[in-house]
Amino acid sequence: MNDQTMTPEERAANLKGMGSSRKRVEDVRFTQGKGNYVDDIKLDGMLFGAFVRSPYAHARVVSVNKEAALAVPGVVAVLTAEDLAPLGLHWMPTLAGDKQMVLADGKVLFQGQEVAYVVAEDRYVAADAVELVEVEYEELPVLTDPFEALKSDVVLREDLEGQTEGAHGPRKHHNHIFTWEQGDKDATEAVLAEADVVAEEMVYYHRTHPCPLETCGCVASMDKVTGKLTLYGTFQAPHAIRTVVSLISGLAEHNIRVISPDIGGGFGNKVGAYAGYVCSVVASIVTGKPVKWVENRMENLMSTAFARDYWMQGKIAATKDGKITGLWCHTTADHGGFDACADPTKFPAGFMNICTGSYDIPTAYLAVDGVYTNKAPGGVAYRCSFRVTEAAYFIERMIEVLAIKLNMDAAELRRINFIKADQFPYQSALGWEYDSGDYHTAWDKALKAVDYDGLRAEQAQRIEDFKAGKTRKLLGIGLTHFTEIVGAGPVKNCDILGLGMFDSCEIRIHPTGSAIARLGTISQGQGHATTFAQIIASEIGLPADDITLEEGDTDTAPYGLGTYGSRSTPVAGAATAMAARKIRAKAQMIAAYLLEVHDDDVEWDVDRFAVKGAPERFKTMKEIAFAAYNQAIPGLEPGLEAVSYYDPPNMTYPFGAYICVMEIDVDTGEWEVRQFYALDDCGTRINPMIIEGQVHGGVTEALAIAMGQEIAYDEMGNVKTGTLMDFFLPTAWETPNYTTDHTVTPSPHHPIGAKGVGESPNVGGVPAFSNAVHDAFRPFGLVQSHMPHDHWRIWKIANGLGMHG
Ligand code: PCD
Ligand SMILES: [Cu+]
Repeated sequence: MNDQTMTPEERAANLKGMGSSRKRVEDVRFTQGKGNYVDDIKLDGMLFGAFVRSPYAHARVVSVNKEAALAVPGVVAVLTAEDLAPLGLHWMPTLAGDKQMVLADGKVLFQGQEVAYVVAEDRYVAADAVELVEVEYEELPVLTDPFEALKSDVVLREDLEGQTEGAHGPRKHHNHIFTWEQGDKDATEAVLAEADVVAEEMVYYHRTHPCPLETCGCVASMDKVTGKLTLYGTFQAPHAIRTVVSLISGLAEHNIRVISPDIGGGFGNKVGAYAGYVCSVVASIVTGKPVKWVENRMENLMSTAFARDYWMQGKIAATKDGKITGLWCHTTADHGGFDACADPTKFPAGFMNICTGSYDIPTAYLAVDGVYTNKAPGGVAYRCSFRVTEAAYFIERMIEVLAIKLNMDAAELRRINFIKADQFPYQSALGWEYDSGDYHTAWDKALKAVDYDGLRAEQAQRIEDFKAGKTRKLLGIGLTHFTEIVGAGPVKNCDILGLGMFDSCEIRIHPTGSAIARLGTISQGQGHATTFAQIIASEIGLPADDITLEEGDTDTAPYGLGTYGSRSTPVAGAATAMAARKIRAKAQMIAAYLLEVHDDDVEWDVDRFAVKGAPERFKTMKEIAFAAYNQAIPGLEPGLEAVSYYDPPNMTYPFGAYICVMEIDVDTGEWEVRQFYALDDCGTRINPMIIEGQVHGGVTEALAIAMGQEIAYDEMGNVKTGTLMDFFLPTAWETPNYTTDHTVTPSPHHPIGAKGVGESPNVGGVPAFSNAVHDAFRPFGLVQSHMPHDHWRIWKIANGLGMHG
């Protein structure tokens, strides 16, 4: 068959464009061990850097003695804060408007904090020398509880002493960072005072960590001859890193080239800047040699960005029939020793104000207090946009708690409070405009798919049997309907360090009709090389297989804010479609010229422009591409390329309905997920297979978080979960089977109607698992208990309810 005889549908299928489950093109490399990660980069004369870290969570650093370390053959340098101070690099700005020590300056504030940086000829020598650096500490009282920290006389941040204004307004106490308020406090309190029913609960979302398979690292290479610094690293935002490095080092931005090579998972962990980057750059400038720094697993878990640690006190008000009238939330946010949260500047608690969820709640109020403690800094998304999983967990727990209070079925309570399809665009009480949604359709589809009524009947029977002594296993049905907010973001209200959160795509069509596209984002496993080529294929009619995609090199890619917060599809995906449309507009003029008709007399048909009313007269995109390079077309420049910088008018609001069916053994606390159903609506679907993979990965991380994963500290501030022996990372053994499903409610403002999906499964998954545990014990009186629901904690619930005899 050729172009003449194929139907439009056949021609479209050939393109492998949007909607096609095209196989991931990047996997050919990865499955053959041909990936190129930071640790694969080996440069001539490369040195290695390693950190001396504090064993104490809070201590004064009395002295650092480098002598023994420097005497080890192969050790090139040992850097301390004193060495960095003359360069002004012993502290660095954080993404949240705070500053953070690069190397301990007088004291340490968390276990694992960087104290000195050893540079040596190889990694082993560096590790040996780390052991020989003698640091004298004087222990200080440790604060690991944010509520205690707000009452304590102990001043954690002596550098801020007496400073009553922070980056986000007044500070109430020397360990207080900010208060962030949204919504109407007085109106909400009035609604609570008059309500038929008010449910109140403390919902804790524990501290955890993204723990990507590849830890964080970089290679800094300063070429003293050209004056050019090349910085390879595991960066989720390479351009932002380039700008930050330029601003803090004083090197001109055009002399810095940042390259994110292949990344082995990011999950938010690789958004911010770490001491290792600064020290490696300094060491390379000082020694004139490339310097590599790669964390080990313990360092990654102990010192790089944590996630969550939100104590959310909630009150939810409703009428007797279950119509929600108001929501109140006060959150105490444990930020650790420095405020290094990765959120857009104006949102110190991220998009936590999406906590009214999928429900039409007329009145609401949210306040968040950020607090310093002796824990590692961070506060990254870990697969949930900015504090969206916290918000979704909060509201989905509050709904369950309210259902208990009303003695109502939790599925029905949700249904009567959903925002209705005809209410979109919907203005929420806490300030967001939800772009589109159809929650009732998704919910009914989900309940039907799992036979919800049948499950409840089975559960009722199980309770009978349990009471009759016939079984020791309970059945829990965990429900969740979540609304995400992704795609930061409109430049008017979203920036990071003053950089507006637009994104970009540049497409260059080659004469023979193939192309290269470059984006300001960076894949960490999401499959951008596969999916973004699909958008271009559908927009301009060239096969996806003929389109190369490149990200992560700031010397070639257009400026963009990177990949996190599921923003690539909503923002860079939109830029991709817009750039492609610019190309198509020029192609239309070329086609009209070639076909000797007016521009308006040709129309687009899958992969070609055809003369209106005469479809047999056409020019394919391939022909047009060639013409762009070999014909002198009056009034048109040669070539065929375009760039788009896209500032989205709004965020996108993906949503979903998740249901988890869990069996729980009351005697051992063991759990087993019998069924997990995930319905996602991410608007127009680019690649259904990749979406399914994203959902599998995200729900597995949700399972980890809800059922065991935790960064736990003892009272001394020691990290108790610094290895994968203690930090739960699910394997194929623990991971259940998932059933995925979807509805499609396109985003009205996105050029192709797509919303993000990468984070949704974590946002929806965590409450689904947790609600399943709670639901199993609901008939026996459980209202609220804290995650992670490991076997021990579940056993304790059963024990506390008197179920052990
Ligand atoms: N509608 C639609 C949407 C989407 N998609 C697809 O899917 C994916 C995803 O997307 P999104 O949602 O847009 O996202 P992004 O931006 O791209 O990414 C990001 C995300 O992503 C996720 N996923 C993943 N995967 C992998 N493999 N790895 C990784 O690392 C990761 N990470 C995670 C996270 S965490 Mo953050 O950072 O926390 O904030 S955020 C995040 C891509 O490929 C795309 O294209 C499709 O197809 N369709
Ligand atoms: Cu988050």
